[in-house]
Amino acid sequence: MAEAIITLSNVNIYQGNSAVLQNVNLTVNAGEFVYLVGKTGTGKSSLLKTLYGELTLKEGQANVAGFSLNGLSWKQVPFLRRKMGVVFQDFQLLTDRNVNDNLKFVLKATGWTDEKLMAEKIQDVLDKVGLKSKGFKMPFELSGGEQQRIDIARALLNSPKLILADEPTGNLDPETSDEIMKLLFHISRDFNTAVVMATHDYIVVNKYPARMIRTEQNRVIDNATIAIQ
Ligand SMILES: Nc1ncnc2c1ncn2[C@@H]1O[C@H](COP(=O)(O)OP(=O)(O)OP(=O)(O)O)[C@@H](O)[C@H]1O
Repeated sequence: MAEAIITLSNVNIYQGNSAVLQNVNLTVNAGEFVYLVGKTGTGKSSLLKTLYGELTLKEGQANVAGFSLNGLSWKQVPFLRRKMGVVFQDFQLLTDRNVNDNLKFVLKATGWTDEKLMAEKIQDVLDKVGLKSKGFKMPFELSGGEQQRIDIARALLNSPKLILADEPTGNLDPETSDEIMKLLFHISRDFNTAVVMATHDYIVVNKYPARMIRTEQNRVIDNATIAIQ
C-alpha cells in the first residue's frame, strides 16, 4: 500500500476568525507530485502554512510526515519542519557567506555537529541539484536559477519525505523555470519525495502535467482541471 505523507480529514483552516478553507480532505502519498492552484486569496498559502505548522490546526484531523498536527505545540514545530523541506519564491541566502557555509548554517541549526558528516551532506545535496562545483561561490556570484537550486538543496538537507514549494518559479524566466521543474520532478520520482507546489504558472502546469488540487470558494477541489481557472 502507498505510504501517506499528508492526510487531512475534515480540516477547517482559519486566518484570524475567518474561515479560509472548510472541510478539507486530502491524501498525498510518498513520491507524489501535486500542484496547488487557485485564484489569489483563495487559501493556497494558508493550506501550506497549516502543513508546515505556521498556522495552528484548530479543527479536523491532520497528519504530516509522521506528525499529528492535532495539539502540536510550538516547541514541536521545529521537529515537524525537519521532516520536510520548504521552498519559497523569495528565499534569500545569507549574503556574508558562501554556499557551503549557508548550508552548514542550516545543518547546525537543525542539530548537526559532526564536521565530516556535514561536509558530506552538503556535497550530496549540491550534487542532487547539479551544483556540486558551486560550494565556494558567494550568493552574489549565483544566477537567480542557481539561487533557487541552492534553496532546493537547502530543503533537501534533512532528507525530507515532503517538499512544500510556494511559487518556486515565480521570479524565474521560462528557461530557468524549466530547469527547476525538471529538478523537482526528478526529486519526487527518484528520491520518492512528495512535492506539493503552489503556483500561478499555467505554462509550467501545462508543460509538466501532474495531479492538481485547487482552492476555490473555501474548498479544496481534488484532481482539478486547468480549464475552469
Ligand atoms: N496573516 C493573515 N491575517 C489575516 N488574514 C490573512 C492572513 N494571511 C492571509 N489572510 C487572508 O486569508 C485568505 C487566504 O489567503 P492566502 O494567502 O492563503 O491565499 P493564496 O491563495 O495563497 O493567495 P496568493 O495566491 O495571493 O498567495 C485571504 O482572504 C487573505 O486576505
